[in-house]
Amino acid sequence: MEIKEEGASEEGQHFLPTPQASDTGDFQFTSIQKTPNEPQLEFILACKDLVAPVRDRKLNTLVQISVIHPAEQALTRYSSTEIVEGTRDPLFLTGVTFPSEYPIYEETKIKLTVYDVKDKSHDTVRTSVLPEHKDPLPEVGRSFLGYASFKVGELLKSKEQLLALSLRTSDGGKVVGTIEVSVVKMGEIEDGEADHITTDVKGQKCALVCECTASESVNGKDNLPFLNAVLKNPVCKLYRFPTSDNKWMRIREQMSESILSFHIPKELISLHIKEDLCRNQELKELGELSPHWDNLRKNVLTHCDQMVNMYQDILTELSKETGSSFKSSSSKGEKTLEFVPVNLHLQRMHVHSPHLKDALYDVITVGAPAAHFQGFKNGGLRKLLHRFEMERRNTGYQFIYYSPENTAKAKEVLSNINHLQPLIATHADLLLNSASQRSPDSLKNSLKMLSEKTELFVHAFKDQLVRSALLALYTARPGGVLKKPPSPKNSTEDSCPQDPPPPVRRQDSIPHHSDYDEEEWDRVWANVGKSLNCIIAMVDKLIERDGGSEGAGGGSKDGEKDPSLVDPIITHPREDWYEQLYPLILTLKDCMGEVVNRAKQSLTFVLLQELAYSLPQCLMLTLRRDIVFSQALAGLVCGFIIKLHTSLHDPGFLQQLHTVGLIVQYEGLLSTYSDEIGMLEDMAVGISDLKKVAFKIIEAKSNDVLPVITGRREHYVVEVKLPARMFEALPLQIKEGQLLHVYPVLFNVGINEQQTLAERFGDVSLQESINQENFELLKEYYTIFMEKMPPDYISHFQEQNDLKGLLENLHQNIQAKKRKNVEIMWLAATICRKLNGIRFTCCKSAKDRTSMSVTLEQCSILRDEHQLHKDFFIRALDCMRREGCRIENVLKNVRCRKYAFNMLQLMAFPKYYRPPEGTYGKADT
Ligand SMILES: O=P(O)(O)O[C@H]1[C@H](O)[C@@H](O)[C@H](O)[C@H](O)[C@@H]1OP(=O)(O)O
Repeated sequence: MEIKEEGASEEGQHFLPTPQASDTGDFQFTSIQKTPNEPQLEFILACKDLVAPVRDRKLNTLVQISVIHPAEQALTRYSSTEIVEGTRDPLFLTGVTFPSEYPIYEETKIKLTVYDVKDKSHDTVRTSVLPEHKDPLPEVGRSFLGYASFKVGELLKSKEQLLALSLRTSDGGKVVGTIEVSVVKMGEIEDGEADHITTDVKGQKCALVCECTASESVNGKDNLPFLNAVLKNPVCKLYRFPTSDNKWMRIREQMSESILSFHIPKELISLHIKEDLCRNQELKELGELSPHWDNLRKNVLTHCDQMVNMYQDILTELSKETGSSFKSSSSKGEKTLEFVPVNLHLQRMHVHSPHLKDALYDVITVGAPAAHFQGFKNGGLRKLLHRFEMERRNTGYQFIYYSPENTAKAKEVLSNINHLQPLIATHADLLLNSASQRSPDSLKNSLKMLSEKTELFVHAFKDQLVRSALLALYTARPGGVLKKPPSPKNSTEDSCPQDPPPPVRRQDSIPHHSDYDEEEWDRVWANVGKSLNCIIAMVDKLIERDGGSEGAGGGSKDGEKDPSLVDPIITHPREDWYEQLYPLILTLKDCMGEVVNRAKQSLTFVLLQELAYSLPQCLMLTLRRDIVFSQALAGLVCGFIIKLHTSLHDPGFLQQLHTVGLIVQYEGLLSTYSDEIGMLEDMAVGISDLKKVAFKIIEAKSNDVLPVITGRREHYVVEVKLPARMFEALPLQIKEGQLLHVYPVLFNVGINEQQTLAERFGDVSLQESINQENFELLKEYYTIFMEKMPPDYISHFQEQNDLKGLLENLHQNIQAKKRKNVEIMWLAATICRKLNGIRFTCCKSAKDRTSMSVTLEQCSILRDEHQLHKDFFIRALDCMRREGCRIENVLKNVRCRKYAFNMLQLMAFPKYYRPPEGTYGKADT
């Protein structure tokens, strides 16, 4: 077949999804034998005796790899190697990998084209996106040297799976050197039975060793199909780097999107709609109010209804995006995609090095959670919320001030009531059912459940807030006159002087009323407990009279019984159990109904106060916080699921998960200048809000493995599903549904030219306080970790890791207030990895600065943990930045293979954060 380059499609690995990939029409092709979920084919390249077009010219070469699918004639550019400078015998560190889902067959033809790069800074045009059906642009900055091609089957069947092919000029005539293609056979060759190709890398002899111990699963390969349900469109790259003892290590880089990018926001918006509809209904059911409050309520309802409509519209729009798994950086300002995180990816590095265990390093990369559509003119959440609270505290007369804690408490109690009331009613009916069957055991069990839930219910109202809210509502009813304007008064825990308060310390302004009978509530509330006691006493009696010797187990704790309710028990021996219990259950339900009614109304009145003050502003802040939280949550759930799947076989991890919880560390690269200040302020709140999230692992009952979220704004539970086989292997505590907590921490270090301006002329205090606050949180986590993990685990852990030293070092670096102190990020990330945590890296778009940072982190890990040869550190970094997953990330975001930096900007960057020449430049982002 003649090789013809037809409108060279975009270089990159955005191959067809599996169903299409195997659709080869009428043709029958030979599949490559493969290990499930392993790449189908991986090879590495080296050239020998290349002939320079001009005598004595030093060659700087790269190989471009293209694929010709057997059913087509067209050539698809697939990937490139890095540029190897100054040699006629280049040995390339960037290899080629075809992941399991790629449509490749023995008949597939691979074309290798060797170029001589004369000007690296111009060597990027080749990969800019071309309009469809247009000829490729001329190759600027490079010249063609020669090409060779082979069929995949030929390579696989060749002796030692190695081909040495002649490189020819475009007319197929002159031989200009040789190219060696060698299959990477990691995991197949037994230890010692190494396949050695001796070659010269910058004067060093390296043995291409494919020796490895049995390919031990580091990623729990069995879990992969399940993980693949949430990860999409993987991009895979392969490298080989020399170790300090001159052996090769193999590095696989993988980057995948996640459908959780859209799934989580949709789940969350549905929850918000439910929560807000319920609150609006409760506001409507608040009963009669005096004209002032009634007008306020009407106003609030109008706005809140509009808000719900808006959330519904956003949900409708998002629901149209079925199957989407990626929001590009260029869409970050789109209104309908506001809740969706920007450029969310799993960035994974799989290291296979001689003598060491295989290792996986995951970082979730995502744009800083921020409300781009709303803008940053007035700052971000951290500032806006603070300002809002201050103003609310210091104004008001028209409304009553409740602290954010009390408002949150009101929401919590309301949610508990809504949850417990129907539950108690169900248990009460079950008790009656047991009574009608006259079954003592079942009666005891039902009573136990009823008692437990009722106790929880009674407990929920213990708070002083309900009391003060009842009084406030009383005064807001028609005729309930406020004798004086609401004066600052505390709830139980907020005690502060009455008259006059310092402006910023104004506490809850809860009114008093002399005619109000405060004890009435106590009576109503206590009646629930009393009626439960009557039921317990009755059950005891019934069982006793039936001949049972034991009590009913749920007996009254304090022996207190309301005589008026208990008397009938004594006078009617051995009657029908149902008949005896029925009136008592009715009384319990009535008493409960009364409590619920009063408490709901009073607490809804508390919520009305928050909304009543500066209405549109309050709703806009809620919206902004919801947007930022949604982006942060999507990333967190993605990170949690990946961490869970990759660590399922690690008992230490599972124990840590349910006894301590997980640290989630965010590296921020935002500058504290201009708009990015607002982004950082949004991000700081969004990440801190993740504390409100707990995870629960449940058994998947169907093929639908997507996580489910329950809860409300102050508290969410994310249910993560695992197939029965995996679920069974979990510790009991997790299987029993114990909530698993996360501890989010954020460390930010601005690195770009804007940060230079902030440092010279602006203010870096935001970054400093975030780092200081989060250091305290990290330290707290470490303390809990040390306290809660078993002593033998801790002693082993301490032998391996000097966490104390690392924390101390981090602390000193934060205190040092050095400019662009990137050591902070490295230390925080190292601590997170050692603590088995979830790693995140974020900048505005998670595209350029993030790419520099994750590639640096990967190479630093290779150096520190896998003995990467020190002379190859920069080369490895350049390979990853030039041809690795992250340049593909840039491409998929802005349709241009260039990091959006210019020379001037890069001069301000810390040294190791600068990409190689030719990979950056002006890109229209
Ligand atoms: O991925 P980022 O680093 O946030 O991308 C920045 C880039 O750092 C900067 O140099 C460039 O001028 C753009 O502002 C990039 O952000 P975009 O969101 O425009 O891609």
